Amino acid sequence: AQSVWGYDSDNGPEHWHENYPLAKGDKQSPIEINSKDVQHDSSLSPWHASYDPGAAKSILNNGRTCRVVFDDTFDRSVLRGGPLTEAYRLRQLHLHWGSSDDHGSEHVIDGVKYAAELHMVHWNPKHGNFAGALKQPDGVAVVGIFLKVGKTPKAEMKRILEEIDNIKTKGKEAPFHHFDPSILFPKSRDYWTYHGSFTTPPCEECITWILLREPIEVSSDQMAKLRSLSKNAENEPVHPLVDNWRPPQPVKGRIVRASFK
Ligand SMILES: NS(=O)(=O)c1c(F)c(F)c(-n2cc(CC3CCCCC3)nn2)c(F)c1F
Ligand SMILES: [Zn+2]
Repeated sequence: AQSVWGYDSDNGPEHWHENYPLAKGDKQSPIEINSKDVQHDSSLSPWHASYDPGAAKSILNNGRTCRVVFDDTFDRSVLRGGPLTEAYRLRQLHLHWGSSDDHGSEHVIDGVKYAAELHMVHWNPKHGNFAGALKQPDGVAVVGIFLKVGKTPKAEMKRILEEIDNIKTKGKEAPFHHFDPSILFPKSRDYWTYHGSFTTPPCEECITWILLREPIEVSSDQMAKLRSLSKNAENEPVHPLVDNWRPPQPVKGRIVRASFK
């Protein structure tokens, strides 16, 4: 069995706790959100992202996801407001998706699994650097956007998907510039928020989750494009990069707040 964690039967989410004990913590992500248990919080302010398109650096396949990385050496692309009391710096965005359109998201909303879930990862510069931030309960903020399959391809996703052909296999990286990820946001700013963790090892419980209620629409062809990525390196046996999602974890009494009624 491979010692490195992944999403296969011998190294998947049920095994992560063997090398990453935090995986069995009380504030793990993702979770199932049931609208009946959500508390509307009228004191929650709107969130705001001000991203510099020039901060986009590259797009890579690390064998577990497709990730776009940004320059986070200063307050260049920041997220503020909502449940956050400080400005958090955009570090990277990535996705989780399924092997077919009927599943793939990590968070599940009233029993609904979306085809994919896009995560925009930000960290709190008051903790010095990302490695320091992930040791703090208020260290990281992730905006989650659900991808729903419909008739219309999301034009804004095209930029990312066009690059897929250049990063087919694990370890491939390509330059990725002039990209403002806020074009991916849906119209509505409505969100749920709760405190949780990385959905991958090391599963640190450092994340303020901001999950957008309105999914963005992508086409089935766009999802197929994402599924054409491989988890193997070049000239290794081909293993499609699909089903890179962690199932919902115990809520353990946590409160999920909604910015909307
Ligand atoms: N799904 S998620 O919860 O949004 C999510 C995230 F928020 C992340 F920040 C990461 N993450 C992982 C690392 C490597 C670091 C390697 C050194 C130890 C810390 C992690 N960089 N960012 C991540 F992989 C991920 F899946
Ligand atoms: Zn993620």
